[in-house]
Amino acid sequence: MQLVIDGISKVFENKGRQTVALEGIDLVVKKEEFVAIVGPSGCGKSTLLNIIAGLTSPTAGEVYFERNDEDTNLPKISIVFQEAGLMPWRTVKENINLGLEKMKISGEEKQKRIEKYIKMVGLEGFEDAYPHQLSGGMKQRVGIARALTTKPDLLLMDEPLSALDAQTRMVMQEELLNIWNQEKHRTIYVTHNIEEAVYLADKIIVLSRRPGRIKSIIQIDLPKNSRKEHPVELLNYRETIWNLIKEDAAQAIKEDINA
Ligand SMILES: Nc1ncnc2c1ncn2[C@@H]1O[C@H](COP(=O)(O)OP(=O)(O)OP(=O)(O)O)[C@@H](O)[C@H]1O
Repeated sequence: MQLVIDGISKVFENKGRQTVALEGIDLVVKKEEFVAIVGPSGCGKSTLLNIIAGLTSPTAGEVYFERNDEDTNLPKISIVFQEAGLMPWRTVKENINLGLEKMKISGEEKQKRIEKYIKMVGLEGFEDAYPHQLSGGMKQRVGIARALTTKPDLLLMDEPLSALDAQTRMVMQEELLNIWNQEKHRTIYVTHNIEEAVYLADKIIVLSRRPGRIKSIIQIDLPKNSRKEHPVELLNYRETIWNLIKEDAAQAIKEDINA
């Protein structure tokens, strides 16, 4: 079952002014693929993710799963945003259970999944804590566990680590890679951070700005279980991607100053 993003365009209209946020985006994301979307500020990364999630409707094009006859269940999509969006009156365990509440699986299976993902994101011992008792990194771990418990066919992540301090972010990058190595979720990951994209992804989509078009697709040919052992190659990928983005990024800053 592959995810097909077919000819997506998005034009926003605001007080009679049109902004072409995205134009002609074609992309296929296979099972177990981790795709990162990078590009300068305002290139349409979040808009594209929201369209894939079904939260924003495209002006043209469509997003669908190409399914076989044996794929009888509707594909499940989970999303993680920059802020974990936890319910303050619910404990860690109860927040993680949120994603499972509507699923037709036994209470025992729900319990098993909650335990599994609490362990996977390193929150053992905090099952009964409330969000106000947790650090930013821990809250985001809860959000990630909640997204994973449903065993999604597609995991969407919009800057999931960007609200964290630099060290927590590095720790969490490693943890996300470890989680992917265990579960191999099909993931689409939006980030400003090129190093993060290169460290985590199989494939990086570089968007240009106004209109947001696919400027380049870079395949990261490094094993996912030993990325740290290839610092020079990681740096080279980073340079290649930054060279593709920097002109548009400088233009974005100028436009923001003049706005
Ligand atoms: N609701 C809206 N109405 C009008 N224009 C919008 C709206 N949402 C987004 N845009 C415009 O669409 C373009 C793409 O926005 P989007 O937020 O998707 O970019 P982004 O790459 O995620 O940006 P950033 O990196 O700054 O988060 C921008 O020019 C933005 O100003």
